[in-house]
Amino acid sequence: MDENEWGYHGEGNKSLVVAHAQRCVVLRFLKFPPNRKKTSEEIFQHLQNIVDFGKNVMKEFLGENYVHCGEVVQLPLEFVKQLCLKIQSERPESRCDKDLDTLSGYAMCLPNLTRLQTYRFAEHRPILCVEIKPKCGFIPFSSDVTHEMKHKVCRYCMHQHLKVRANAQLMLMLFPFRNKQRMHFALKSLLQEAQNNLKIFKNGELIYGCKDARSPVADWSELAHHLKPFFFPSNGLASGPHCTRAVIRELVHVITRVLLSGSDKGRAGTLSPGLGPQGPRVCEASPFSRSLRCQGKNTPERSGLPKGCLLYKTLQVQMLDLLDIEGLYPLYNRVERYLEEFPEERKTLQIDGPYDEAFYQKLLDLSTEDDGTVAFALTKVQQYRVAMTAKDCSIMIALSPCLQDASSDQRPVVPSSRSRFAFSVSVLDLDLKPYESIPHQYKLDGKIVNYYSKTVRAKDNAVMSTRFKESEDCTLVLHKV
Ligand SMILES: O=P(O)(O)O[C@@H]1[C@@H](OP(=O)(O)O)[C@H](OP(=O)(O)O)[C@H](O)[C@H](OP(=O)(O)O)[C@H]1OP(=O)(O)O
Ligand SMILES: Nc1ncnc2c1ncn2[C@@H]1O[C@H](COP(=O)(O)OP(=O)(O)OP(=O)(O)O)[C@@H](O)[C@H]1O
Repeated sequence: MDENEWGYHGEGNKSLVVAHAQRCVVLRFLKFPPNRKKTSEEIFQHLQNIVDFGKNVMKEFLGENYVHCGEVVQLPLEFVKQLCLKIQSERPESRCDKDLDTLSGYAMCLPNLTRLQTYRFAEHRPILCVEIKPKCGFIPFSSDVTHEMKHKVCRYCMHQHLKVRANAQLMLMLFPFRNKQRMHFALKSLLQEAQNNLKIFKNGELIYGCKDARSPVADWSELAHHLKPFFFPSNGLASGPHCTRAVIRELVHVITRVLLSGSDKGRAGTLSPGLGPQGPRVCEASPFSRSLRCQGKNTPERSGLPKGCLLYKTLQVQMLDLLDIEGLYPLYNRVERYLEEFPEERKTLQIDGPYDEAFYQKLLDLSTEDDGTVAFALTKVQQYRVAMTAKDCSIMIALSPCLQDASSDQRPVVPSSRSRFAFSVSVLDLDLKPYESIPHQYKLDGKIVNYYSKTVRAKDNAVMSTRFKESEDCTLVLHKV
């Protein structure tokens, strides 16, 4: 292992990824706050749980082709130490509150999903890859929700205000509900304010989107310059705003088509009948024109999303959150009380794994009739954790231009107006959310809604009343005296 063959690729809140310069693989390391070290065994088990969860649960729900579980590998400690030193200067400052685990020597080895899916072999054709973190695709429908606002405005929009982030565009609109224009609108908004919800890679290198969630977004004309050879390979489309718009439009159309494509079988179909019987499908904070919104109920079946597509399947898994955190929290407390009395049962209840076939089978029980048992509470808790995982995953779309009539090695092909692309779609960051995060989620939920209700709505009301006053003043002036 030579650290010089690996380069910094990216990181999130819990892991850091390095990519091999020639081969199509990445290493994904865990990160921890400086004072919270874990033993090597704990780290190995944590990583093995991630792999098992991907294999036994997410592959089943989302489909074989979309999920790449990778494997746990043991690396020479000296290599990891040198690698850590080598990449440190490339890490965004805002992510440096946590350190890469250099002590255990364990990491996950995965295919580099910014390349087309050929795993070990690097493609020599140019490759474009778009990574989207779609977040939650529905508004809670649970009768346990006590804050009326949660039925009107989606969590993502409300949370943006608490995080003081610029972009309150709707991720909900990525789930199109028979309306491709909503999807185009959402993708364009994402391209304007990428935050950490969108990244674009060219030949494996990040060219657009934030390395650092706090840094400003890049420039569209620069992006169009990178994309032009992909979308307008053989014509001399002039540069300038017209070209930029044309290129961005092509990109948005291709991504929409890819997101709506797919025939991968997954067992998520078994979830559908019980899920999402009610619920609004629009968020009132949406900047999207009201006239283009679609009325009706919010279910994966009625979403207009094709059943084989990854967004449909992701939405189904997200909807395992049947009760909302408000309905879930008392059930979590029931499990907690049981564990206080019988701590040795934690293993039998599979709170920390193993995430095996038995764990998966229990997730398929969608009944919401509470019989007062710990078993019922536990099933809902585990379903909630899985749903939260699906609400925080990312989708990678890799596109490689192919000749007009050439076959694409049996990969699916998407046309744009002047070219064609072989493509692959994958999901990443499918680490099961920890049981311990539930109390935090409960508190955070209350905080998000209260903050939004108090500040944003109050501000809106103030603006409305000022406008009202202004119009009253105006009326006064116009009156004949
Ligand atoms: O709570 P959210 O919706 O802000 O999601 C968190 C993400 O924020 P963002 O996507 O930027 O809004 C957050 O992403 P960033 O660190 O902001 O890139 C994490 O993914 C976090 O998950 P975890 O705690 O690392 O397991 C995510 O936390 P949970 O999914 O556990 O809530
Ligand atoms: N298999 C992969 N191939 C290519 N790039 C990857 C792969 N896995 C992760 N990445 C890149 O590394 C980034 C960080 O990875 P990941 O999302 O798994 O981190 P995380 O810490 O778990 O995220 P979060 O903050 O959401 O918890 C991703 O956004 C993606 O750009």
